[in-house]
Amino acid sequence: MASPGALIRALRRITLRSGRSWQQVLKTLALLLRRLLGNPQVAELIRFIFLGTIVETGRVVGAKMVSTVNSFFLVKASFKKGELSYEWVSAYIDHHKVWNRSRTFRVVARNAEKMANRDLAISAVDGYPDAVYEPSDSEPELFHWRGRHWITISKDEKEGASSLTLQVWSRNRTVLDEFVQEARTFYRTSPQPPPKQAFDWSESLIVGHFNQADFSYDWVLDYLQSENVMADANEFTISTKQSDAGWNREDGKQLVRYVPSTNTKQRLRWRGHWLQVEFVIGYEDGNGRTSGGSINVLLHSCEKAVLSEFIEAARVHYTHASISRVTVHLTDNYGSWARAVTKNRRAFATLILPAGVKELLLADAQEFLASEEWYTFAGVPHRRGYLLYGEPGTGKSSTIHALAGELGLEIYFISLAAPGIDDYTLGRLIRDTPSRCILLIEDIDCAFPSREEDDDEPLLDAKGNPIPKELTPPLSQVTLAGLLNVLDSVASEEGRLTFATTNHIEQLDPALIRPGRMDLKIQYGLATSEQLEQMFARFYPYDDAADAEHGPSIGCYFSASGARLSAVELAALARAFAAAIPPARYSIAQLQGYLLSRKNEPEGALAGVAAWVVAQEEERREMEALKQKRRREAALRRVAEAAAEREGQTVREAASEREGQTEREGETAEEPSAKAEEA
Ligand SMILES: Nc1ncnc2c1ncn2[C@@H]1O[C@H](COP(=O)(O)OP(=O)(O)OP(=O)(O)O)[C@@H](O)[C@H]1O
Repeated sequence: MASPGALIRALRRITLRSGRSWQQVLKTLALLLRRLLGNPQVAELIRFIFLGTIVETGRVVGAKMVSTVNSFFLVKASFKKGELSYEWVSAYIDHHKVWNRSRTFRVVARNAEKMANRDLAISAVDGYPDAVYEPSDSEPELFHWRGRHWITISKDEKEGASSLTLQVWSRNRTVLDEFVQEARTFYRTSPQPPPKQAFDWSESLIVGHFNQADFSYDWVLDYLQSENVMADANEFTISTKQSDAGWNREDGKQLVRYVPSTNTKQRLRWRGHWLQVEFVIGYEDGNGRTSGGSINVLLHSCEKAVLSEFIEAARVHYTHASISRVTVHLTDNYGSWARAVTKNRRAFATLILPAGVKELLLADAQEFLASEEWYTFAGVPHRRGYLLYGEPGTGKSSTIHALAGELGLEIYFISLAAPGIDDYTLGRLIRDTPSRCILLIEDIDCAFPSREEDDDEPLLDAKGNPIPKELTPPLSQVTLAGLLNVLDSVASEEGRLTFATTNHIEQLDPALIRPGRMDLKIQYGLATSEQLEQMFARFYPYDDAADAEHGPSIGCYFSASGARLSAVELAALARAFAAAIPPARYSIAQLQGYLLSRKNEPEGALAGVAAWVVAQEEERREMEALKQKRRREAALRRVAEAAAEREGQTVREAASEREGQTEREGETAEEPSAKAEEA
């Protein structure tokens, strides 16, 4: 703004230039202004500007006053989707049917049965999805809460993100506090399942990840199945594999199972808490086993104690359920424990072994497990090794499985020749097993083959040609030193029973089977007469209570004449059966194969056994001849190789001899000329 001095100076300059006095200039300006104001359009414009200024000032002052009043009487809170608090308020206002008066909806197709507020659905109960009204970005709704408080609720959806805004008409925050608290309690105790969470709520809720490589995975899987957690699921994978976890388990005869689709979220109410369970599928290794999977359990709680309680419940359930089963843990191709398989427990009584063997083994293992304190006291490592050796099919593996069932222990099975198992992974696998279990190393000799056997039976390629030894892959990456190390390690001292089986004890390094590593060695032989008789009696028992009306059944067999065979007659047949077979010539597995073909005919089994023996002997001769032939071929091959090697050597020697001679002749030819040069 120009100062009065400057104005006077400007007027003076104008008067000087125009040659008029400044009063005359002022007069002219006043005249000009009057003429302008006299123009109605200019006057209208000036009035408009004046009025606009007044209205704008009024609006700003009014808004300021409203916000000041609001801040006195309105409490505002917003809830963003993805936050647990959004779910509380959302579920609570759904329950109070706040949106029922809404006039803007999004119509979707859902199962109305699963809705909290059925008023927003046109329920048809015809097995087809219902039309459901979902409040969309709508006008605010007034909620008269508890009949005392007015709450304005609005739903906003911007760029895919939803939020709820609450405005509580109140002087202070107390009403909002009460509202949020009530919504929270309602949500927590509601029988309505919470919506499936796709958000990371690990900051507000407890999330437990159970990895397939860990044993807790099996506990949780088993437990969740027993709780039928997946009953509420909408997405299934249909499986005909009876080993798959899923619905229809109760009825073992069902052909298909509904397996929860992987990466879907299932909900379950557990001891007053909601759980969300997600099954994450692993990847399948070359052997058809899966690994790398997990079960993620999201607990609607933030107390770690609830998770511990859940895990403990799963563990107890698993242990209890496995009383009638034996669990065998297997390794994957990467040297980790993969998912376990369970087998029905085999009764110890079904083992047919020479008198006293079963009792000795069971008593020894029981005594070992019961005397942990003594081992600590005596400073002796609390571990025990058993070596079961002998002919194939004589019951070594069966004994270990039956013993595991009897002692209530799980089996951790390691094959030293399996891919991915080396000294390092072997040590890790053993460290990862729990204390008090059976560690089973089957066919321990396969890992360290003897040299002679190698020479006798070379590996053949697809065309039947022998594979050169340097190209033959080693049977195991585990070294003897590595295995001994692991057997002696502290990890093996946790009350573990180590069982090793072999068909060739003579091929084992004495260091491997010395006491301290293998404390009890039991030989399994081919069936003795006594065992043969017992076996016959096991296949054809006599049961007085069995109903003879419906033909042969367990404990009830008939003779060729149609009369029921008595206990005495069956015993006589058993003796005759044993007498018809040369003792210590066949394994129980071989005889089992024969008897299985005559399940209900004890007399037929006896009648056919002589022919079976003849056929077995014939087969044995053929096998022996084949073996001899391969040995001869291997020997001839070695002779031929040696001859070729010798011939090659002779040729090389002759060539080098010729070379030497040529050189010598060259030297003698050069000599005279050299002498001539000298002269
Ligand atoms: N002593 C036995 N008592 C009862 N059943 C037996 C006995 N021996 C073998 N069998 C039966 O024969 C089959 C094979 O037995 P098992 O696998 O235990 O033999 P193995 O000695 O471990 O053989 P391999 O050395 O080849 O592993 C099983 O079905 C088992 O029921």
